[in-house]
Amino acid sequence: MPAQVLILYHSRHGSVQLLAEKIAIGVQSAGAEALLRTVAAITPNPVHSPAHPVVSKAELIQANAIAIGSPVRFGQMSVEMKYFWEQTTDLWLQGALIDKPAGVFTASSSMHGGQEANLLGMMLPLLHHGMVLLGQPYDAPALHQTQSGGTPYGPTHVSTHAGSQQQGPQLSNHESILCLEFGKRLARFAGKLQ
Ligand SMILES: Cc1cc2nc3c(=O)[nH]c(=O)nc-3n(C[C@H](O)[C@H](O)[C@H](O)COP(=O)(O)O)c2cc1C
Repeated sequence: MPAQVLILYHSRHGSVQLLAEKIAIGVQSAGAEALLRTVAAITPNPVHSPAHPVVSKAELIQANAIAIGSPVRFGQMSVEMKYFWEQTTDLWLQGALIDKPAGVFTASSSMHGGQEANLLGMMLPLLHHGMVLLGQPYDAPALHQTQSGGTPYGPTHVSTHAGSQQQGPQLSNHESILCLEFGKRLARFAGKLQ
């Protein structure tokens, strides 16, 4: 049975969803199964209707690796993603997520608007759950060359770069490559630790 990588995201305007979908392609290209899921909306007027179902706890337990993505909100993860993790105390008590490989990804409207802070912040609940964190190694040339998103802590997108401003959310070539590489890495570790 192929290893399964759960890609769990929150996205209001589609940028983080786009990252999630590109990471999923990387996961699949490495022979693993990608499960795209979102978290429940808790604000009264969610602008964007995500294309994927809300995750279940069974899916979280079943996954061999997990990637989580949220937009930068004042330098932190969105309240929707935070709210989701605050409902996982039962899984924490059971140790249900211990030793799962995991990673993080994000989008922000400005280049220095808190991507790294948010990525590091999103790692914290994963560490509390005992997961094993994967970043993005510098052997990917795109990490040296990117003029927009892409960090050693995980894939990112800057949503106000030229292409995105004109045509809605659109990843740069380097952002895209880094998502694919990250997906492949998650799949490799998911398979190894399956
Ligand atoms: C309440 C709120 C806070 C935000 N805070 C930041 C921020 O601190 N830094 C930043 O660069 N962008 C910030 N943004 C912009 C979003 O991070 C950006 O538009 C992102 O691409 C949205 O992702 P999405 O398209 O997946 O919803 C904020 C947006 C909102 C609504």
